[in-house]
Amino acid sequence: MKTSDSRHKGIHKTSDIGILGGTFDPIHLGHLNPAKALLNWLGLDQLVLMPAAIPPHKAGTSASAQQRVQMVKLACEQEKVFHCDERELKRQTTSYTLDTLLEIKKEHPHQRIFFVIGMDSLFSFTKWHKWQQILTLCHLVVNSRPGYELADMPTETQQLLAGHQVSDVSELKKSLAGNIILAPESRWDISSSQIRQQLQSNQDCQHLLPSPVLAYIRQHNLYR
Ligand SMILES: Nc1ncnc2c1ncn2[C@@H]1O[C@H](COP(=O)(O)OP(=O)(O)OP(=O)(O)O)[C@@H](O)[C@H]1O
Ligand SMILES: O=C(O)c1ccc[n+]([C@@H]2O[C@H](COP(=O)([O-])O)[C@@H](O)[C@H]2O)c1
Repeated sequence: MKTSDSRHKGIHKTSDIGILGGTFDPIHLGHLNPAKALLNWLGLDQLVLMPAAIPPHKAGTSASAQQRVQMVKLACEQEKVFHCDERELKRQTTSYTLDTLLEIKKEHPHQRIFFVIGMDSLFSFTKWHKWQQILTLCHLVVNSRPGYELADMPTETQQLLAGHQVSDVSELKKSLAGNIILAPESRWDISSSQIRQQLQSNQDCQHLLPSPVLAYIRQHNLYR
C-alpha cells in the first residue's frame, strides 16, 4: 500500500502511467482541467507532467526551462494527483518524446503508458520524430481543443486514426501500446500564447491559470 508520503516522489511502480508533456510556458487550466478529468476515466491515480526542456516543434520559449518547471511544480502542489517529472531537463538534446518514453519504458517495462496530448498535437503527430516507434511504447489519449475540430483533421491524421483508434477505455487496457483514443469533450479555450499576450498587455489572467503560478509570473516579471 502507498503511504501519502511515498505517493508523489516519482512515477508509481504498479499502476498505469499517464503523462502530459508540454512546453508549459506557462502551465494553465487548459492543461490541468482536462488532464484531471482523465484520471477517473482512465483509472489512474496520478498524472505525470513532463516539461519539455527543448520543445521539438517550437522556435523557442519565453520563460527558461527552470522557470517553466517551477511553475509546473507550483501547480502540482495545489493538486496532489499531479507529479512533475524533470527528466527532460537532464538531457542536453531536443526533448523528443521517443527518448523520454524509451527511458520510462526501461524503468517500468510492464506498465502501460498513456501519453496525453491535445487535438492540435494529434493534428501534427505524424510529423513527430519517429512517431511510429512512439506508438510501440504508449497509447495516445487525445483531449479536444477549441479551434481543432474533427471535421478539419488533416488527411494523414485521418489515416493514422483509421489504423489505431479505439473508442473504449477497456480496449486500451487490452494492450500496452499502439492505440489512440479521443477523450470525452472537455473544452477549455485557453492557450499559453494567449496568456503571454494578455500579460504583456496587462490584462487579467486570474481565471486562466492557478493563482500560485500567476504569483510566480509576477514575482519573476515574466511575459512582460
Ligand atoms: N486548452 C487546451 N485543451 C486541451 N489540450 C491542451 C490545451 N492547451 C494545451 N493543450 C495540450 O497540452 C500539451 C502542451 O501544450 P503547450 O504547453 O504547448 O501549451 P499551449 O497552450 O498549446 O502553448 P502555446 O499557446 O504556447 O502553443 C499539448 O499536447 C497541447 O495540445
Ligand atoms: O517528439 C517529437 O517529435 C515531438 C514533437 C512535438 C511535440 N512533442 C511533445 O509533445 C508535448 C507537447 O508539445 P508542445 O510543443 O505542444 O508543448 C511535449 O511533451 C513535446 O515534447 C514531441
